Amino acid sequence: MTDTSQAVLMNGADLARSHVDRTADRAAEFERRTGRRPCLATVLVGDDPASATYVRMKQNRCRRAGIDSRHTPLPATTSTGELIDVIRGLSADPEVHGILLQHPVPQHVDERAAFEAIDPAKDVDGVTMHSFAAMAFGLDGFDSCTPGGILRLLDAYDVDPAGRTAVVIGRSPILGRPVSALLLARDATVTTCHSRTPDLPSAVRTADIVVAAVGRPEFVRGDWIKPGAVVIDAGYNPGNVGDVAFDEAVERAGMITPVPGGVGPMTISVLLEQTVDAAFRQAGPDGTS
Ligand SMILES: Nc1nc2c(c(=O)[nH]1)N[C@@H](CN(C=O)c1ccc(C(=O)N[C@@H](CCC(=O)O)C(=O)O)cc1)CN2
Repeated sequence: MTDTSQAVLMNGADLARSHVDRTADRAAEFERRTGRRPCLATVLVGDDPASATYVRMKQNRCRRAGIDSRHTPLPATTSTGELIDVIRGLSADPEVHGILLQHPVPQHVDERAAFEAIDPAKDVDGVTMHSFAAMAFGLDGFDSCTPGGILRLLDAYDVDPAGRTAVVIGRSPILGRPVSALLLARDATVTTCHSRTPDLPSAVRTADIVVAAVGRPEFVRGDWIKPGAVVIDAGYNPGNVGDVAFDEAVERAGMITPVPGGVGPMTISVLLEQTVDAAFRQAGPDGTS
Protein backbone atom coordinates (compact mmCIF):
# COMPACT_ATOMS: atom_id res chain seq x y z
CA MET A 1 0.00 0.00 0.00
CA THR A 2 1.48 3.39 -0.97
CA ASP A 3 0.43 6.18 1.38
CA THR A 4 0.71 9.51 -0.41
CA SER A 5 0.06 12.82 1.36
CA GLN A 6 -3.37 12.48 -0.19
CA ALA A 7 -5.17 9.23 -0.89
CA VAL A 8 -3.90 5.67 -0.60
CA LEU A 9 -3.10 4.38 -4.09
CA MET A 10 -4.72 1.01 -4.76
CA ASN A 11 -2.00 -0.80 -6.65
CA GLY A 12 -3.75 -3.17 -9.05
CA ALA A 13 -0.57 -3.91 -10.99
CA ASP A 14 1.20 -5.44 -7.95
CA LEU A 15 -1.91 -7.22 -6.75
CA ALA A 16 -2.52 -8.69 -10.22
CA ARG A 17 1.08 -9.94 -10.38
CA SER A 18 0.73 -11.93 -7.15
CA HIS A 19 -2.74 -13.07 -8.25
CA VAL A 20 -1.30 -14.36 -11.55
CA ASP A 21 1.51 -16.13 -9.64
CA ARG A 22 -1.09 -18.02 -7.56
CA THR A 23 -3.02 -18.85 -10.74
CA ALA A 24 0.20 -20.17 -12.32
CA ASP A 25 0.67 -22.51 -9.35
CA ARG A 26 -2.88 -23.80 -9.80
CA ALA A 27 -2.39 -24.19 -13.57
CA ALA A 28 0.74 -26.28 -12.87
CA GLU A 29 -1.27 -28.40 -10.40
CA PHE A 30 -3.92 -28.93 -13.11
CA GLU A 31 -1.22 -30.06 -15.55
CA ARG A 32 0.27 -32.47 -12.97
CA ARG A 33 -3.13 -34.02 -12.33
CA THR A 34 -4.44 -34.23 -15.90
CA GLY A 35 -1.40 -34.08 -18.18
CA ARG A 36 -3.02 -31.11 -19.93
CA ARG A 37 -2.82 -27.36 -19.55
CA PRO A 38 -5.85 -25.14 -19.00
CA CYS A 39 -6.84 -23.62 -22.34
CA LEU A 40 -8.44 -20.24 -23.08
CA ALA A 41 -9.94 -19.62 -26.54
CA THR A 42 -9.89 -15.97 -27.60
CA VAL A 43 -12.07 -14.62 -30.43
CA LEU A 44 -11.51 -11.21 -31.97
CA VAL A 45 -13.81 -9.87 -34.69
CA GLY A 46 -12.42 -7.06 -36.84
CA ASP A 47 -9.24 -5.04 -36.62
CA ASP A 48 -9.72 -2.52 -33.82
CA PRO A 49 -6.13 -1.87 -32.66
CA ALA A 50 -7.02 -1.39 -28.97
CA SER A 51 -8.97 -4.67 -28.89
CA ALA A 52 -6.07 -6.44 -30.61
CA THR A 53 -3.73 -5.07 -27.92
CA TYR A 54 -5.97 -6.28 -25.08
CA VAL A 55 -6.24 -9.76 -26.61
CA ARG A 56 -2.45 -9.88 -27.02
CA MET A 57 -2.03 -8.85 -23.37
CA LYS A 58 -4.36 -11.70 -22.36
CA GLN A 59 -2.44 -14.21 -24.49
CA ASN A 60 0.92 -13.05 -23.08
CA ARG A 61 -0.30 -13.35 -19.52
CA CYS A 62 -1.76 -16.81 -20.24
CA ARG A 63 1.67 -17.89 -21.48
CA ARG A 64 3.31 -16.62 -18.28
CA ALA A 65 0.77 -18.49 -16.15
CA GLY A 66 1.11 -21.84 -17.98
CA ILE A 67 -2.29 -21.52 -19.67
CA ASP A 68 -2.59 -22.36 -23.37
CA SER A 69 -4.40 -19.87 -25.54
CA ARG A 70 -5.99 -20.57 -28.88
CA HIS A 71 -6.82 -17.53 -30.97
CA THR A 72 -9.53 -17.17 -33.63
CA PRO A 73 -9.28 -13.87 -35.54
CA LEU A 74 -12.36 -13.14 -37.66
CA PRO A 75 -12.85 -10.48 -40.33
CA ALA A 76 -14.93 -7.38 -39.60
CA THR A 77 -17.49 -8.66 -42.14
CA THR A 78 -18.31 -11.74 -40.01
CA SER A 79 -22.06 -12.14 -39.55
CA THR A 80 -23.79 -12.90 -36.24
CA GLY A 81 -24.56 -16.42 -37.49
CA GLU A 82 -20.95 -17.10 -38.46
CA LEU A 83 -19.70 -15.83 -35.10
CA ILE A 84 -22.22 -17.95 -33.22
CA ASP A 85 -21.09 -21.03 -35.19
CA VAL A 86 -17.46 -20.37 -34.15
CA ILE A 87 -18.43 -19.92 -30.51
CA ARG A 88 -20.64 -23.02 -30.49
CA GLY A 89 -17.69 -24.98 -31.94
CA LEU A 90 -15.43 -23.78 -29.11
CA SER A 91 -18.17 -24.49 -26.55
CA ALA A 92 -18.33 -28.09 -27.79
CA ASP A 93 -14.55 -28.58 -27.96
CA PRO A 94 -13.32 -30.59 -24.94
CA GLU A 95 -9.79 -29.15 -25.36
CA VAL A 96 -11.09 -25.62 -24.62
CA HIS A 97 -11.86 -24.73 -20.99
CA GLY A 98 -12.70 -21.03 -21.32
CA ILE A 99 -13.94 -18.70 -24.06
CA LEU A 100 -13.34 -14.97 -24.42
CA LEU A 101 -15.13 -12.95 -27.10
CA GLN A 102 -13.43 -9.56 -27.13
CA HIS A 103 -15.83 -6.62 -26.80
CA PRO A 104 -16.79 -4.59 -28.78
CA VAL A 105 -17.75 -6.54 -31.89
CA PRO A 106 -18.59 -4.64 -35.12
CA GLN A 107 -21.94 -2.83 -34.98
CA HIS A 108 -23.79 -5.15 -37.36
CA VAL A 109 -23.15 -8.13 -35.06
CA ASP A 110 -25.61 -9.01 -32.28
CA GLU A 111 -23.11 -9.14 -29.42
CA ARG A 112 -25.64 -10.40 -26.87
CA ALA A 113 -26.58 -13.35 -29.09
CA ALA A 114 -22.90 -14.14 -29.58
CA PHE A 115 -22.18 -13.99 -25.82
CA GLU A 116 -25.13 -16.29 -25.14
CA ALA A 117 -23.61 -18.92 -27.48
CA ILE A 118 -20.83 -19.40 -24.89
CA ASP A 119 -21.39 -22.52 -22.79
CA PRO A 120 -21.90 -21.10 -19.24
CA ALA A 121 -19.36 -23.67 -17.97
CA LYS A 122 -16.75 -21.95 -20.20
CA ASP A 123 -17.88 -18.35 -19.59
CA VAL A 124 -14.64 -17.36 -17.84
CA ASP A 125 -15.19 -13.73 -18.93
CA GLY A 126 -18.55 -13.63 -17.10
CA VAL A 127 -20.58 -12.17 -19.96
CA THR A 128 -23.58 -14.52 -20.23
CA MET A 129 -26.97 -14.00 -18.60
CA HIS A 130 -26.27 -17.15 -16.59
CA SER A 131 -23.13 -15.57 -15.10
CA PHE A 132 -24.97 -12.29 -14.50
CA ALA A 133 -27.65 -14.09 -12.50
CA ALA A 134 -24.98 -15.81 -10.38
CA MET A 135 -23.35 -12.41 -9.70
CA ALA A 136 -26.70 -10.85 -8.80
CA PHE A 137 -27.63 -13.63 -6.37
CA GLY A 138 -24.15 -13.91 -4.86
CA LEU A 139 -23.89 -17.52 -6.08
CA ASP A 140 -20.87 -19.47 -7.24
CA GLY A 141 -20.14 -18.66 -10.88
CA PHE A 142 -17.86 -16.66 -13.08
CA ASP A 143 -17.56 -12.93 -12.40
CA SER A 144 -17.49 -10.41 -15.18
CA CYS A 145 -13.73 -9.79 -15.19
CA THR A 146 -13.42 -6.05 -14.53
CA PRO A 147 -16.14 -6.09 -11.83
CA GLY A 148 -14.54 -9.19 -10.31
CA GLY A 149 -11.19 -7.42 -10.34
CA ILE A 150 -12.71 -4.41 -8.60
CA LEU A 151 -14.16 -6.57 -5.81
CA ARG A 152 -10.81 -8.34 -5.36
CA LEU A 153 -9.08 -4.94 -5.11
CA LEU A 154 -11.58 -3.76 -2.47
CA ASP A 155 -11.02 -6.97 -0.50
CA ALA A 156 -7.22 -6.64 -0.73
CA TYR A 157 -7.46 -3.11 0.72
CA ASP A 158 -9.93 -4.20 3.43
CA VAL A 159 -12.77 -2.15 2.01
CA ASP A 160 -15.93 -4.02 3.00
CA PRO A 161 -18.86 -2.81 0.84
CA ALA A 162 -21.42 -3.94 3.44
CA GLY A 163 -23.36 -1.00 4.83
CA ARG A 164 -21.64 1.53 2.55
CA THR A 165 -23.19 3.67 -0.14
CA ALA A 166 -21.83 2.90 -3.59
CA VAL A 167 -22.43 4.94 -6.72
CA VAL A 168 -21.66 3.24 -10.03
CA ILE A 169 -21.49 5.57 -13.03
CA GLY A 170 -22.34 3.53 -16.12
CA ARG A 171 -24.68 0.64 -16.87
CA SER A 172 -22.89 -1.32 -19.60
CA PRO A 173 -23.51 -5.09 -19.68
CA ILE A 174 -19.88 -6.04 -18.93
CA LEU A 175 -19.02 -3.31 -16.43
CA GLY A 176 -21.60 -1.00 -14.84
CA ARG A 177 -24.45 -3.48 -14.40
CA PRO A 178 -22.40 -6.41 -13.10
CA VAL A 179 -20.33 -4.28 -10.70
CA SER A 180 -23.59 -2.87 -9.30
CA ALA A 181 -24.88 -6.44 -8.90
CA LEU A 182 -21.70 -7.61 -7.15
CA LEU A 183 -21.69 -4.63 -4.76
CA LEU A 184 -25.37 -5.19 -3.93
CA ALA A 185 -24.68 -8.90 -3.35
CA ARG A 186 -22.02 -7.72 -0.85
CA ASP A 187 -24.61 -5.59 0.99
CA ALA A 188 -23.69 -2.14 -0.28
CA THR A 189 -26.51 0.34 -0.93
CA VAL A 190 -26.01 0.82 -4.65
CA THR A 191 -27.09 3.60 -6.99
CA THR A 192 -26.43 2.96 -10.68
CA CYS A 193 -26.15 6.26 -12.55
CA HIS A 194 -26.22 6.82 -16.30
CA SER A 195 -26.74 9.44 -18.99
CA ARG A 196 -30.33 10.18 -17.81
CA THR A 197 -29.40 10.63 -14.14
CA PRO A 198 -30.28 14.17 -13.02
CA ASP A 199 -27.56 16.01 -11.09
CA LEU A 200 -24.86 13.35 -11.28
CA PRO A 201 -22.33 15.32 -9.20
CA SER A 202 -24.75 15.43 -6.25
CA ALA A 203 -25.39 11.69 -6.55
CA VAL A 204 -21.65 10.98 -6.55
CA ARG A 205 -21.14 13.21 -3.49
CA THR A 206 -23.25 10.74 -1.43
CA ALA A 207 -20.95 7.81 -2.18
CA ASP A 208 -18.55 6.03 0.17
CA ILE A 209 -17.47 4.00 -2.88
CA VAL A 210 -17.47 5.48 -6.39
CA VAL A 211 -17.01 3.27 -9.46
CA ALA A 212 -16.46 5.26 -12.65
CA ALA A 213 -17.33 3.18 -15.71
CA VAL A 214 -18.49 5.73 -18.24
CA GLY A 215 -15.86 5.56 -20.96
CA ARG A 216 -15.25 9.32 -21.01
CA PRO A 217 -11.78 10.65 -20.14
CA GLU A 218 -11.58 12.48 -16.79
CA PHE A 219 -15.37 12.78 -16.66
CA VAL A 220 -15.62 12.52 -12.87
CA ARG A 221 -14.27 15.70 -11.28
CA GLY A 222 -12.52 16.04 -7.93
CA ASP A 223 -15.21 18.18 -6.33
CA TRP A 224 -17.76 15.38 -6.89
CA ILE A 225 -15.87 13.16 -4.46
CA LYS A 226 -16.95 12.92 -0.82
CA PRO A 227 -13.87 13.39 1.37
CA GLY A 228 -12.42 10.00 2.29
CA ALA A 229 -14.35 8.06 -0.39
CA VAL A 230 -12.91 5.04 -2.17
CA VAL A 231 -12.62 5.91 -5.87
CA ILE A 232 -12.39 3.10 -8.40
CA ASP A 233 -11.54 4.23 -11.92
CA ALA A 234 -12.59 1.52 -14.39
CA GLY A 235 -11.94 3.72 -17.42
CA TYR A 236 -9.58 2.61 -20.20
CA ASN A 237 -9.65 5.52 -22.64
CA PRO A 238 -7.04 6.02 -25.37
CA GLY A 239 -3.70 7.23 -24.03
CA ASN A 240 -4.17 5.32 -20.76
CA VAL A 241 -6.50 7.98 -19.37
CA GLY A 242 -9.14 7.00 -16.85
CA ASP A 243 -12.70 8.23 -16.31
CA VAL A 244 -11.68 10.19 -13.19
CA ALA A 245 -9.72 13.45 -13.10
CA PHE A 246 -7.05 11.78 -10.97
CA ASP A 247 -5.09 14.90 -9.92
CA GLU A 248 -8.24 16.46 -8.51
CA ALA A 249 -9.82 13.33 -7.00
CA VAL A 250 -6.63 12.23 -5.24
CA GLU A 251 -6.88 15.37 -3.07
CA ARG A 252 -10.23 14.28 -1.60
CA ALA A 253 -10.37 10.48 -1.85
CA GLY A 254 -9.36 8.15 0.96
CA MET A 255 -8.24 5.53 -1.57
CA ILE A 256 -8.04 5.67 -5.34
CA THR A 257 -7.03 3.44 -8.24
CA PRO A 258 -4.59 4.90 -10.77
CA VAL A 259 -4.82 4.47 -14.55
CA PRO A 260 -2.75 2.68 -15.66
CA GLY A 261 -1.93 0.20 -12.92
CA GLY A 262 -5.27 -0.04 -11.12
CA VAL A 263 -8.31 -1.91 -12.36
CA GLY A 264 -6.94 -2.88 -15.82
CA PRO A 265 -4.38 -5.49 -14.72
CA MET A 266 -6.95 -7.03 -12.35
CA THR A 267 -9.31 -7.60 -15.31
CA ILE A 268 -6.81 -9.93 -16.91
CA SER A 269 -5.79 -11.69 -13.70
CA VAL A 270 -9.45 -12.56 -13.00
CA LEU A 271 -9.79 -13.97 -16.53
CA LEU A 272 -6.81 -16.26 -15.89
CA GLU A 273 -8.03 -17.29 -12.43
CA GLN A 274 -11.44 -18.21 -13.84
CA THR A 275 -9.92 -20.13 -16.77
CA VAL A 276 -8.10 -22.37 -14.31
CA ASP A 277 -11.29 -22.70 -12.19
CA ALA A 278 -13.17 -23.77 -15.33
CA ALA A 279 -10.49 -26.32 -16.22
CA PHE A 280 -10.68 -27.93 -12.76
CA ARG A 281 -14.51 -28.00 -12.82
CA GLN A 282 -14.59 -29.55 -16.29
CA ALA A 283 -11.99 -32.17 -15.37
CA GLY A 284 -14.08 -33.35 -12.43
CA PRO A 285 -12.75 -34.96 -9.23
CA ASP A 286 -10.72 -37.67 -11.01
CA GLY A 287 -9.44 -35.35 -13.74
CA THR A 288 -10.69 -37.56 -16.56
CA SER A 289 -13.49 -35.78 -18.44
N1 LIG B 1 -14.77 -9.58 -23.55
C1 LIG B 1 -14.26 -8.50 -22.93
N2 LIG B 1 -14.02 -7.39 -23.64
C2 LIG B 1 -13.54 -6.31 -22.98
C3 LIG B 1 -13.23 -6.34 -21.60
C4 LIG B 1 -13.51 -7.53 -20.90
O1 LIG B 1 -13.30 -7.63 -19.67
N3 LIG B 1 -14.01 -8.59 -21.60
N4 LIG B 1 -12.66 -5.25 -20.98
C5 LIG B 1 -12.25 -4.09 -21.74
C6 LIG B 1 -10.82 -3.91 -22.08
N5 LIG B 1 -9.85 -4.79 -21.46
C7 LIG B 1 -9.92 -6.10 -21.71
O2 LIG B 1 -10.44 -6.62 -22.65
C8 LIG B 1 -8.72 -4.27 -20.76
C9 LIG B 1 -8.42 -2.93 -20.77
C10 LIG B 1 -7.26 -2.45 -20.13
C11 LIG B 1 -6.41 -3.33 -19.49
C12 LIG B 1 -5.15 -2.90 -18.84
O3 LIG B 1 -4.54 -3.67 -18.14
N6 LIG B 1 -4.71 -1.66 -19.05
C13 LIG B 1 -3.47 -1.20 -18.50
C14 LIG B 1 -2.87 -0.19 -19.40
C15 LIG B 1 -2.63 -0.69 -20.77
C16 LIG B 1 -1.21 -1.02 -21.06
O4 LIG B 1 -0.46 -1.42 -20.17
O5 LIG B 1 -0.86 -0.91 -22.23
C17 LIG B 1 -3.71 -0.60 -17.12
O6 LIG B 1 -4.83 -0.12 -16.85
O7 LIG B 1 -2.77 -0.64 -16.33
C18 LIG B 1 -6.74 -4.66 -19.45
C19 LIG B 1 -7.87 -5.13 -20.10
C20 LIG B 1 -12.98 -3.97 -23.07
N7 LIG B 1 -13.31 -5.18 -23.68
